[in-house]
Amino acid sequence: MSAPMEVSLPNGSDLERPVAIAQPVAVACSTPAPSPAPVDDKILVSVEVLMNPSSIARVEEVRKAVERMLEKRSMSYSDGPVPVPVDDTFLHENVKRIFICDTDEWLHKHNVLLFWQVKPVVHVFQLNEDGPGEEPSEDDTLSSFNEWALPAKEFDGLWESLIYESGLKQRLLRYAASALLFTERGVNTCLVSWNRIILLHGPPGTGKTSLCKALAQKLSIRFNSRYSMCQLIEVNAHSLFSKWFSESGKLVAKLFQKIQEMVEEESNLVFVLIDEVESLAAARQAALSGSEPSDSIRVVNALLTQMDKLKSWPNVIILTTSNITTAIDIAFVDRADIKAYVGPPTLEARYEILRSCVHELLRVGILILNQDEDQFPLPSYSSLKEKLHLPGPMELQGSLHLSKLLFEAAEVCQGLSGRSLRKLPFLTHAALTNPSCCEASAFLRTLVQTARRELTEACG
Ligand SMILES: Nc1ncnc2c1ncn2[C@@H]1O[C@H](COP(=O)(O)OP(=O)(O)OP(=O)(O)O)[C@@H](O)[C@H]1O
Repeated sequence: MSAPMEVSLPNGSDLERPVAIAQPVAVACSTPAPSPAPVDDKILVSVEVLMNPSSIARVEEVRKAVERMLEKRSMSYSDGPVPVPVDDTFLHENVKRIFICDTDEWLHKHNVLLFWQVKPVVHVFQLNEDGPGEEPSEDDTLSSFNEWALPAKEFDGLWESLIYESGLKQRLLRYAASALLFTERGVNTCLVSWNRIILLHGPPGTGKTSLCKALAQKLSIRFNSRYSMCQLIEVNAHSLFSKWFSESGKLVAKLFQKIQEMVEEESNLVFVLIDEVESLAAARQAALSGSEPSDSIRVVNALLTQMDKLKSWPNVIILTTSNITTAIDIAFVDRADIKAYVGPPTLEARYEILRSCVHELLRVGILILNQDEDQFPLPSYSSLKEKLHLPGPMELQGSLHLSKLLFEAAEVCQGLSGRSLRKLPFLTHAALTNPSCCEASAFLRTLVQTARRELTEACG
């Protein structure tokens, strides 16, 4: 089992009440609504609508068309795609994907979410395809920061691909959304205090950096009616301080001048991501102990002061990650409201990560199914557990053999990070004797062996 994720925040129950802004699904009620509820009591469910890259339709029109389409359908709600109706020419021409989000927490508790219980909150967006803007360092080796206009094509699907125990992603999303709402409403900070600083810490490869980027992407979609522009600046703290400090000084100045320009425009929402934030503390320590040139202390302090100042801007969210799980000696991180431990994947997460990998290899035809294997898609972890406990006929149990193999692989992979798990199918494929035509069951058996080998190598 992985270490539990803890968010060092007061229980979020107050934040779970449905509110009038575009929030992820509200999980206010402890029992399902017994009958059609009045509008105000409905569960707000986010529906993300991705427009075609070439579409020039007005967002408002697309939103209304999707709302009309959803009203006509008597469907139950669960996370996943909703087919774009072929008979609706307008939607067909302009919409690439409609996706229902964040119902899993509700469904975990209540099993079903019916259309009359739901008020869909439709977010229409288009992806930015420009790619990252880089600020190269003087010696052109490592860039000191990258910049993306959000929502960016690179991060499409990233949120969904990250698998944690139930609730982690939703809690992060809710806290960030609440912080933005408090700012938006002008809550007096003398009376209620909060920060827009998030620290994710935990072992390497557990998806912290990806989660920060995915969170920024999600928020840029959910808040696009308030903020017309969203940017993510990824500061490479390590590269800032692994060079001569005189250069670092210039880089820091340049970086913050850029960020300052962005935040001054109040319709901009700016995310500043600082990876390996502990390297700032280490740099300061080195400067103080005299092992770095004398002007270095000024550079480190300048950066920390600038970060501190940034906090006061209402339209900035600072996202930080660290592989160090003990306290980090940096003032602005100290004041982070959200300090979430991101641990190695649980058995369920491992199964789901590997399941998504196998699905992908089946989708592209690298893996094939046997004739008697009608298991595409493979069952989710929860439905597999249910099926295995059912006293069903032997054939049914037999038809589950693929998912049982997958389950076994997930068990063997205890101790591997999410990053290693996502690499495992590739390593497995490379280890196959006949990689050109691979049956899923043979692949999964090799996957178990490859996982064992990886674990042995990792343990040295
Ligand atoms: N829980 C997870 N679910 C799905 N994929 C995961 C998970 N954890 C890690 N990954 C995969 O590993 C990749 C690398 O993760 P990432 O670099 O964000 O981790 P990190 O914790 O920031 O690592 P580091 O501390 O070494 O920088 C992710 O892009 C993702 O593909």
